[in-house]
Amino acid sequence: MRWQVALDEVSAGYAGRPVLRRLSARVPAFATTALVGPNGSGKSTLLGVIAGVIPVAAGEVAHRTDGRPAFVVQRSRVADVLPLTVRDAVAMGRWARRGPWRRLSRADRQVVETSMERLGIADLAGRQLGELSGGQRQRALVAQGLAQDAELLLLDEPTTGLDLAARQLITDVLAEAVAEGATVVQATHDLDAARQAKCVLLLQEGRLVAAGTPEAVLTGDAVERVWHSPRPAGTSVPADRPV
Ligand SMILES: Nc1ncnc2c1ncn2[C@@H]1O[C@H](COP(=O)(O)OP(=O)(O)OP(=O)(O)O)[C@@H](O)[C@H]1O
Repeated sequence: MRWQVALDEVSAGYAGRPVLRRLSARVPAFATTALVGPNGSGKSTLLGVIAGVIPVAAGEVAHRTDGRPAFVVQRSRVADVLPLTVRDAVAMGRWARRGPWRRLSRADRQVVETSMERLGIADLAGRQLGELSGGQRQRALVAQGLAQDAELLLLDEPTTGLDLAARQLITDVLAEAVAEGATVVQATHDLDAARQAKCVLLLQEGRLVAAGTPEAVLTGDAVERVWHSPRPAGTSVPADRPV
């Protein structure tokens, strides 16, 4: 299996708060990987480490390619007060490639329009981001990520809070991106979406407790163990086979 990102014994967190603990994993290239686990298990932190925005305290993160990843954050963390139209916000995805002071080319503008169309928000292009519903805003942020044309697309809960049709749309768009040669990593609480991924990394309390295919990782037993029965502090959890 070719990997896009290799993490070896990675520890990382925030000032005075270690989160990830000696985490080793491979993210397969040209496929979708789902990061799953309970609230606070470290999914967003792991995405931030892969994106390079959270430094590692120990261990190593290697990328197969040099390109900058596209990182789509949770909608609640985006400042809605910025006076940006949807088109402006999606165009920011092109600036990430070109630098903010360069004029966008005709080809860039075409990518922006296509990204909005793929997410079904072309009719919202002139609306202010802050005036949109949560689901519309979320689609705009995914369109911004898509517009970056990055080899590695990282998304933090891209389908949380969306209706069924919007969830399926985003799942389909991400599958298309993979078919076109991208590698996608998404943190998600949506186990149905995780079951459609090629690889699942299951986190609990900052540790990788299982990794592999959805069938191997998301067993009834594992779901029960990780989500429904908090284990006493200090108890070790057996790791399933590494990716
Ligand atoms: N900016 C921060 N500063 C300090 N601690 C943080 C920060 N962000 C997250 N944490 C802590 O790090 C731990 C892991 O959080 P993280 O957001 O990575 O988990 P998560 O699995 O993505 O959770 P959720 O499913 O709730 O989004 C939590 O204990 C959280 O309180």
